[in-house]
Amino acid sequence: MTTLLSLNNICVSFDQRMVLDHVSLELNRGQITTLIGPNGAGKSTLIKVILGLIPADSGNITRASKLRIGYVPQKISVDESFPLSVERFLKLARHYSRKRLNKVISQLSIEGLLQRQLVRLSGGEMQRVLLARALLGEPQLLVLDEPVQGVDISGQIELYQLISDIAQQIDCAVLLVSHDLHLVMAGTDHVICLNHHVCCHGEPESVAQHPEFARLFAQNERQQLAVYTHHHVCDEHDHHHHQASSQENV
Ligand SMILES: Nc1ncnc2c1ncn2[C@@H]1O[C@H](COP(=O)(O)OP(=O)(O)OP(=O)(O)O)[C@@H](O)[C@H]1O
Repeated sequence: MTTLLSLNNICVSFDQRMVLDHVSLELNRGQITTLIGPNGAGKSTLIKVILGLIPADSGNITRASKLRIGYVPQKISVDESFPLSVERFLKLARHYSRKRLNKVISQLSIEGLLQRQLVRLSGGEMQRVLLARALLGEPQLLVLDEPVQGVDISGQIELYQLISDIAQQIDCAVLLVSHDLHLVMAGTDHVICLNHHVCCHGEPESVAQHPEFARLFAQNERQQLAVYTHHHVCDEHDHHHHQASSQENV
């Protein structure tokens, strides 16, 4: 198992309020990690630290040499009056080849969207386009911040499946952020439950049983979770049998 990025005791405070409190984690090639936590738990802040957009107040970050990270933001804002087709938007990416562009377009089945205006896309279409853009640079680590926002429930299942399929195809590490619990558990290897500190982590089923998790999330959400079980279907997939744990080292 190759560790692509590790955080060790990361702390971040805003206005003397600690938003990330000694957070440690590892992201490994071929593994899908889901970060869950309530609103304001520090998930987006953690993503920004991982992307190098904000510095940590203390702690260490180790990245694999020349690590290529693809990022799918929660959303992007484009002015309604700004004429920008999907094709032009994709071509704004800095490093890509024509061959790579064509491959990604076909992987995500967005051929039919290329001439459409970016601002007119539905939530699900937009997420596919943002995912395509993130994949253009052949990332070794794909980071997605709540990728299913604005997507209906069947679209969410489809999108999670697509992310999981692509991760297997390109053998990258995935870090997926969500505060939606019901669907993310299905395709993930490792769950980290964050509420400023790492409350618990491990395989989805064991995290779902953890008292810290139970305390953070309402009963009805946990019941919905029970409907979806871990179902990776790739024989070669390396399942890591972590037990849910409250330790800070993930
Ligand atoms: N640049 C900033 N300056 C001051 N406070 C900030 C800043 N960025 C985030 N915060 C605060 O830090 C806390 C964590 O925010 P963050 O966006 O990381 O949470 P989150 O878990 O992603 O939340 P959500 O699920 O609602 O998106 C919030 O209280 C937020 O207001």
